Amino acid sequence: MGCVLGKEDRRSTRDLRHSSRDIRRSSGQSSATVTVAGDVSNVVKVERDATGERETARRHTGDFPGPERRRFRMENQQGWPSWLMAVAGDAIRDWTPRRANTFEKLDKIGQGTYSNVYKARDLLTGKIVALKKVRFDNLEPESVKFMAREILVLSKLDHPNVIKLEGLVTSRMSCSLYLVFEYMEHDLSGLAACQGVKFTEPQIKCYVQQLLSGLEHCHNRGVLHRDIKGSNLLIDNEGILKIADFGLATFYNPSHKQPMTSRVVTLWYRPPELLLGATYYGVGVDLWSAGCILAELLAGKPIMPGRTEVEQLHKIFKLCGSPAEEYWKKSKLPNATLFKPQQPYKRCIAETFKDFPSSSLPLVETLLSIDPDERGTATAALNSEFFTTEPCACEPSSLPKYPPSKEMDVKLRDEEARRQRGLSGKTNTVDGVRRVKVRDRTSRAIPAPEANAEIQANLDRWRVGNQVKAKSKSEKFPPPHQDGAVGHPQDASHKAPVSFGASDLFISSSTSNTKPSGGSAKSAGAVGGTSRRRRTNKDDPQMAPSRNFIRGLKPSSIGLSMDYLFKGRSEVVGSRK
Ligand SMILES: Nc1ncnc2c1ncn2[C@@H]1O[C@H](COP(=O)(O)OP(=O)(O)OP(=O)(O)O)[C@@H](O)[C@H]1O
Repeated sequence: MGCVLGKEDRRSTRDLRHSSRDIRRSSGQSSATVTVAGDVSNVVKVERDATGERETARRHTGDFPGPERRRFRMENQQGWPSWLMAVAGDAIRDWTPRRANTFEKLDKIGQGTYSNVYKARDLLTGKIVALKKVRFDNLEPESVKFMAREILVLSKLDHPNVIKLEGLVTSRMSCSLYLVFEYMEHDLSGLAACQGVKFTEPQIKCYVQQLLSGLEHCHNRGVLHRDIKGSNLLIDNEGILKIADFGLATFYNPSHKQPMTSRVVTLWYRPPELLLGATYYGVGVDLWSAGCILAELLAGKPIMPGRTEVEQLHKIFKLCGSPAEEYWKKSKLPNATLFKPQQPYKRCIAETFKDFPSSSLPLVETLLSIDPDERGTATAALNSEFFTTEPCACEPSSLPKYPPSKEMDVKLRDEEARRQRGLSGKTNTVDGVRRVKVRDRTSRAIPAPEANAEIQANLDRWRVGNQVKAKSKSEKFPPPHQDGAVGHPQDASHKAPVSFGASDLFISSSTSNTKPSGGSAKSAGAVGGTSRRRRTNKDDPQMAPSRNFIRGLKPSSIGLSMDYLFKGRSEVVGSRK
């Protein structure tokens, strides 16, 4: 069993970080040492170097009796397993690991692309926590890097509307790592999907205000979340919303822009610039997602549930209008040629959402601007008339108490209901076509698995058939090591021109079925065993199909269903019933 030091040690280290900051603020001296932790076995001293730039936290071993001191030294050296230090040293250096056996696992409460999440009891404090177990399948570098990035980012954030990383637990035996979080009973998508739950305007304002406050904090600290969606907005029984899942987050510096991957954000919440392949972007990506969530809460269902990137962009243009000619020229986005529609679309947000409270429309319009620069900032959104017009946001504590309603709870409840109805194991089919329950389809964000997987599969076949040199290049997404925002060169494949017109795709026809897809970073290649399978055509220049090639294919063979494209066209985005 790995690890070592108990909760008190970790807490001490955290405390001392705060305390040393306080010292710097208040004393203005060039160096300081102070004892911060109370109990004798955990006395810790904070030392600050002469410049005040660096804070160092050291356990004051002098206060320990001999054997204790020896134990501490040994544990301190061996606190982290070497395999973990080797792969994520920077991220975990500031943390002291907890022993896995100081937690009692209660239930599995969630499953993500690279993790399982458990409800657990902290046996030292009795507190209920969430343990996010990162799966290091064969030490898959992506899982490790997502985890390392999440830890690094979370240690820079401290806000009531951002989930707090409370500790790390490791076990040398199982080669796994747990992130310890405060336990949150609900998530927004689970709540919204609950039968009978219909949020009032003050409640929606309360949630969105908290979301924007959390985002404002992230952005002010130079962090882009890059996966804002309902299931990543956790809510506790006091009505406090916290932004969670920073596995796709990145640091960015607006005055020193670096290229970043565009393969981020779950499809339904992904802004047009990312769908068009932008590699220079900023806070606008999170604000777009926030706009989708605001409109979703007001409409009572997701507003743009696309199943492929093509369909997603089509839905965006249909609602928000296609960009003006100057935008296409100015943006120089890699996929502009691919997705530029032949006919311009007129913006129709106001008509589509005519039943929304009038004070919400300017904010929806702003956040869903095609041009990211027009989306403003989280601070500006918080100052918008939506929040100053009556009825105002309610107090979080006045929000109703809901039964457990995470996506997983909803899934389990649905399964149970199906079982009760004796339908378990049977597929609900009509004419051989699987009918998706409306609630399944409309109320849950599909975590963007393989974008255009069908196209990909057929392109693969085509490549083999044409003996194209098929040097497999899996879409390793945001391969953090290739994400410029974390100081590495960005995947150059995004810069490759793609030469077929989406407008062609919009008017081709087919009857083939398509699956919801989307291909965000994590889903496209994070977890062992899946990354090699998940690729998208536009990420590999070798696989960029020519216009003639696409035209030459039977529509069904490229997996694009005009059926749904047309359906998408006539589909009303909808307003709250
Ligand atoms: N602190 C928490 N308290 C309660 N439940 C949580 C907590 N953190 C995560 N969960 C649950 O676990 C699920 C998966 O967690 P998370 O999104 O962080 O994992 P992930 O592997 O990054 O997932 P994804 O692939 O969806 O991005 C969440 O949707 C949520 O339901």
